[in-house]
Amino acid sequence: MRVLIVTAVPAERDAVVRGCGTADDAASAAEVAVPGGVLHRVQMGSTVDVLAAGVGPAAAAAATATALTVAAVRGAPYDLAVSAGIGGGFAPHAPLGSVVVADAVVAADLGAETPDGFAAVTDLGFGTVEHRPPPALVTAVAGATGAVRGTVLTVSTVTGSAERADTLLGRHPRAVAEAMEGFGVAEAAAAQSVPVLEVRAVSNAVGPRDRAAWRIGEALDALAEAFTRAAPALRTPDLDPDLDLEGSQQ
Ligand SMILES: O=C(O)c1cccc(C(=O)CC[C@H]2O[C@@H](n3cnc4c(=O)[nH]cnc43)[C@H](O)[C@@H]2O)c1
Repeated sequence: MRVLIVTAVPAERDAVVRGCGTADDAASAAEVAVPGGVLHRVQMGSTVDVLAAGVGPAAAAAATATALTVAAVRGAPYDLAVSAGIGGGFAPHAPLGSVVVADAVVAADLGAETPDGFAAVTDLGFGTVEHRPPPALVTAVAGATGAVRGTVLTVSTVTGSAERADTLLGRHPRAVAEAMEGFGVAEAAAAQSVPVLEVRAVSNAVGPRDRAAWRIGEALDALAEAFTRAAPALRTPDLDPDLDLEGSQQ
């Protein structure tokens, strides 16, 4: 089992590495250069490569595509791509410090404003706005981590008002969190038929901007703990006949 975990920033990468390995492993994770980035490699039964790709869906997609392609060309393709990091939680489902596992990874602002309101690109006849992680893997990881399960939105603009939060929830009633990279990772993974997962630890509430209320340190600790707990599910899905990783993407 080979897993690629893509974060936005190095602090998230280091939290995931810390969670996946022992403290010693985290300090000594092997570094493997790929074009445009450096993989931090942890061996935990599976090979887990963690990559800080930058903020936003474009940076996430570019780095994920590169890492997946390099691995495939080197003859050691990944079996799973994971978007991981901190995120905003929709109240009351995902409070500060909670962990969210996406059962749907949705591009929330990919579309057009029309006289009748927002139209998704799919309404315009293009592409896709949703990817579905393998349900059995979602169940296993959410169960192991005690995570909230639901739709995680990918946005290019962080929500900063109650009105915007309400608009997003009106369009996506199952949304439990928003972040900025999941759909980018999912698009790159889908292009190579690699299953995707998204795991977020909640650092702030989605709604009116309140920087004083962010809990980034707590969220990074929760992210590390989530990967410690998720490790068995990420180590052995190829041994579990119920974990069908194929064909769940749209
Ligand atoms: O300036 C602000 O008001 C603000 C509020 C929340 C987050 C930011 C960031 O620039 C962080 C972006 C970074 O972290 C993830 N993230 C964390 N919380 C959220 C959120 O509420 N909505 C979207 N993304 C969030 C995101 O995935 C980025 O990697 C600024």
